[in-house]
Amino acid sequence: MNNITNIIQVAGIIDREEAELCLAEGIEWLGFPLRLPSGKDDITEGDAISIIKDLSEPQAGVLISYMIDADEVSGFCSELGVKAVQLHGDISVAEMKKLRALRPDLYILKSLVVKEDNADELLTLVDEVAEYVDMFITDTFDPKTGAKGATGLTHNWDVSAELVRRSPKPLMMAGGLNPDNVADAIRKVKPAAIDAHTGLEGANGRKDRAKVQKFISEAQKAFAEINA
Ligand SMILES: O=C(O)c1ccccc1N[C@@H]1O[C@H](COP(=O)(O)O)[C@@H](O)[C@H]1O
Repeated sequence: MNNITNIIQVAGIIDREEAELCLAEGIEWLGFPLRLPSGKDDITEGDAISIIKDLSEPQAGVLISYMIDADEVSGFCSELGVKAVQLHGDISVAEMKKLRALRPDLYILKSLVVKEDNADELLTLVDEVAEYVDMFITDTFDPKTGAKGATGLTHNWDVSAELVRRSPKPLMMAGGLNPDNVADAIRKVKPAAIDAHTGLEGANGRKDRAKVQKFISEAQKAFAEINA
């Protein structure tokens, strides 16, 4: 996984048509949430494997997972053929360390789920696990549903900006990003990468080409500004 600057990830790929739409528009990282605690994955593992095997660098398939056992994460990544994993669950520091030792080849993203009052906790987590990850990713907690991902909700961007300043590793910003707010988010938080799911969907629940196009152009404009 080379050249990770200003990566744009699209999460929640549900089929090949959606993956091809994103890739054709220039998206490089595709996120596949699988074996979710709800038991309701939007894509079969077989279909995800078939899409992932056709990706070539700098394209990458990213497993989005709530697994908290290093061996299990590693085994599932191998089955899927992914080179990157986004750890969204409450995995312990010990298991993070174990995963890093087990799979130095795997690009590991650790989520930082921003709540109303947990900024200090997240800053401590950054200090504790930074040496075992390649990148952090923010997300938003929805207190109404208890969901920690794909909420479509933004969070306090001051917290995200503080996490960027604190982290020795790059940070991907996610949580409620869409074509209309992504440029402001990048200018304010200065992340290394961004990611969106629900903000790119049309009324039919599928990724909307015009939204994906605008998201990319707005993001690229803002990345160019912060890198100038
Ligand atoms: O994408 C999903 O379906 C998903 C499911 C469970 C956990 C995380 C998930 N994706 C992550 O959700 C955020 C962004 O979502 P949104 O833009 O707010 O809808 C991002 O981290 C995705 O990678």
